[in-house]
Amino acid sequence: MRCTTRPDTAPTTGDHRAPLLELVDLRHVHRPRGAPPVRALDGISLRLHPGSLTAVMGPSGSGKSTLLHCAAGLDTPESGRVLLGDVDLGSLSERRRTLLRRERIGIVFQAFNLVASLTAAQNVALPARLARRRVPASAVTAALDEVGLADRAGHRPAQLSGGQQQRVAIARALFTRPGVLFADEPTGALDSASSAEVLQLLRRCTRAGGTATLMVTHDPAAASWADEVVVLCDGRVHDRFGVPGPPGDPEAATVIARRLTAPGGAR
Ligand SMILES: Nc1ncnc2c1ncn2[C@@H]1O[C@H](COP(=O)(O)OP(=O)(O)OP(=O)(O)O)[C@@H](O)[C@H]1O
Repeated sequence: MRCTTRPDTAPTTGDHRAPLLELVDLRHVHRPRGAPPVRALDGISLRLHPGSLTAVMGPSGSGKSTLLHCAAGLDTPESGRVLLGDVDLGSLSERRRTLLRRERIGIVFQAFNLVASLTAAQNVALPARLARRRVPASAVTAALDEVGLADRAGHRPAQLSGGQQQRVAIARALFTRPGVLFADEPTGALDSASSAEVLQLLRRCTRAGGTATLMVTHDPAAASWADEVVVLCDGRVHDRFGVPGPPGDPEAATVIARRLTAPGGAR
């Protein structure tokens, strides 16, 4: 897809606090075996500040997942830097990067990714247990309480609705107070009522914990809960704007959808 970069791609709000996550000129090429290479990221720079919820949007193939994977340290970009506070992920060994990721980065996926055989409480505690940390039962109860599910601690994923499973996944992702949270289409598998609950929770946790949250979404209604929308096209930041109105405002969703489809927009 050819995209014309909008003239006003500068961030709409200046935030002079130190960012929790900074992406500097990220470039990445996928090199599948037996097929031509594909440039997925073509020079992306972003700063995520404490307490901010950023929606990343853009057409299919624009680089959203690749960006999330590189920013979360799941993939290594070909060039550019991913700075978690003042630590450059690229300067770490694989082992140290994994350890740092466990402590400082939370990830929520579209498909929840809970372990079916474990209870909600066991799912929440799992990453901390894998990191060989002591996990007090009271901390797990408090984490489930934060997402409104303290009374479901003993339930397995199949005994919970999709929205409840995603809330458990959010409790799990935030259990170590990670600083940076990535959400990959967190409401893609939910109906609109459950989506609104999950997005309200994401926003509340982002604010309350001073977390920097980056959410990939195709859905303007989901993006209307964010502070800012970053639109990718052809692996670049094509547009960037603050979300108008109160969180989750249907009018804002309309404005976002219009901006994506306007002439020169990303769709
Ligand atoms: N493993 C891979 N091997 C080869 N090419 C890939 C691979 N993963 C992604 N790509 C290509 O890189 C580009 C960016 O893909 P990416 O999945 O990041 O886009 P996206 O915006 O997340 O798309 P979607 O909205 O469809 O999930 C696309 O052209 C895609 O085909």
